[in-house]
Amino acid sequence: MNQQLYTNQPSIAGKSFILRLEMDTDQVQFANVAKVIAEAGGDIIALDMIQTGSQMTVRDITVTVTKNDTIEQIEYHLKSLSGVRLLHISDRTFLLHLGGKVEISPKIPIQNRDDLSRVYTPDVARVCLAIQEQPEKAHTLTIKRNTVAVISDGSAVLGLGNIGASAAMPVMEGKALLFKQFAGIDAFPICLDTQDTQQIIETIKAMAPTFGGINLEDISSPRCFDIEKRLNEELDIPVFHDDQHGTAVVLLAGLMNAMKVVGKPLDKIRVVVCGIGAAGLSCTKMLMAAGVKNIIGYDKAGALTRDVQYDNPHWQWFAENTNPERKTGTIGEVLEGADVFIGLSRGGVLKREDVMKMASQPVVFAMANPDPEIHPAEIEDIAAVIATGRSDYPNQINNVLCFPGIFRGALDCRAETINEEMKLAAAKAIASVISDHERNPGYIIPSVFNQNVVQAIRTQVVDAAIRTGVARKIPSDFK
Ligand SMILES: NC(=O)C1=CN([C@@H]2O[C@H](COP(=O)(O)OP(=O)(O)OC[C@H]3O[C@@H](n4cnc5c(N)ncnc54)[C@H](O)[C@@H]3O)[C@@H](O)[C@H]2O)C=CC1
Ligand SMILES: CC(=O)C(=O)O
Ligand SMILES: [Mg+2]
Repeated sequence: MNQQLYTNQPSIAGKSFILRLEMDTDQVQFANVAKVIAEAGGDIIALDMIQTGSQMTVRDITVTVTKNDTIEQIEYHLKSLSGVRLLHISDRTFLLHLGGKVEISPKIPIQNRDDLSRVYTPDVARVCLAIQEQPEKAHTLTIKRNTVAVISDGSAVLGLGNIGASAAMPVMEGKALLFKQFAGIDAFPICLDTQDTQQIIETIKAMAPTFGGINLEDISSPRCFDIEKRLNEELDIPVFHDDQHGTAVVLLAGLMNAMKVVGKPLDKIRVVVCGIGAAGLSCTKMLMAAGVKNIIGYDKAGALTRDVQYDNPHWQWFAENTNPERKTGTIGEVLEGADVFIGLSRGGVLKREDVMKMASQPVVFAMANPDPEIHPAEIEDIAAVIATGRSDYPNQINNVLCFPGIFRGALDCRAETINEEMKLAAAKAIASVISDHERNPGYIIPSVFNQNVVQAIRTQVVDAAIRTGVARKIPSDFK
């Protein structure tokens, strides 16, 4: 059991603030300020002197808090302390987002007219014409070689729902940053101000010549299925809906390792998937392809069963191909005797008493972001393995473990698509990063900072692409 992994909960781990304070040193000492902050539940992690005078000092105090109202408490108590003036409070997360998280920087310095003539007119024209004559040269002579578009319409952003294009940008910028940091891939965050399927398809097709791949992100189901299918049919570059396939790849990797921890074979387990949207459907298909036989889907309409007709054709497919025992009822009822819970729905939908009904050694993957279906602290004494999608807990099952490596592989072999074999290869690669002696309930999936992850995925993905005939180039290390 995961004893003591999730102490101090419920938490908003990682939330930290910088308090700028002016202090009259005749009236108050720093110790008084520190006491107020500590008593309100704040943890001082850094201190910077900004200005100092004979009677007055200005300091920046960086404080982390673990409860939602702590910062208001600190503010209230500091304001009532004589000799202290609270100049401002900055949320460090917002500070990090000022002006966005990515930028474009030139690769070539332009120092004189000769340089200018080469990178721009007149010489650039020769390069343009070379591409006109042989379009595949765009892959070598433009940013297409190493550039992916991260595209959303803002309709299903994390578990926040339809928050619109502008509000989706911080997530897309974050994904772009991760592409670059983990796989050296240049990624453009693009949010489209339309949720019309046809318009999204046309817009992406129109911008495709710039990119070596398209990473669709946070587009709600069932629209996302048509959009991805059409684009994959009509474009000759990989189109990959990250919430479907990235998530499925990482989930399978985590589940393979979790089942080794609890000693249950994949083909014998009963799995309940809660939230049959983009991620839930794709994860289920991947689990079925990996040999899981007994899966029950649960959404707002209850357990999906073949005894009901659904308007949503994807739910209809799901109902016809899963739930062999035709289970119905509440989430607690369908979880009775289940080995694994997979949450891809919304925060807080699972209760401790539901988990208590599961089979021995229950495995709970509560993957909704930012708030999981159940907080790990609530079940750490009864669940054998717990995973979430968040960066601040152990066992992070998040598509960030997949998309940098899978696109690195796809771009390096100029794959025309990312097929099932490549996804399965990626899942196995991720799982294999953890050795038999390392694997334990708190370590079923490697950290995103594990430098072996991207390399392991890339190698296996290129190999699978070559094997299945979708690679248009053999990377030099494969020759
Ligand atoms: N950890 C990870 O890597 C990833 C996590 N997610 C998370 O999974 C969730 C779903 O994402 P998408 O599939 O992209 O969204 P989606 O909008 O396509 O699907 C969400 C599904 O959850 C269902 N749902 C909502 N409330 C429910 C409830 N109370 N009980 C049962 N079902 C409910 C909806 O009806 C819908 O079918 C989000 O919270 C998202 O953050 C998604 C992708 C990756
Ligand atoms: C991780 C991710 O892509 C999501 O929660 O939507
Ligand atoms: Mg997403």
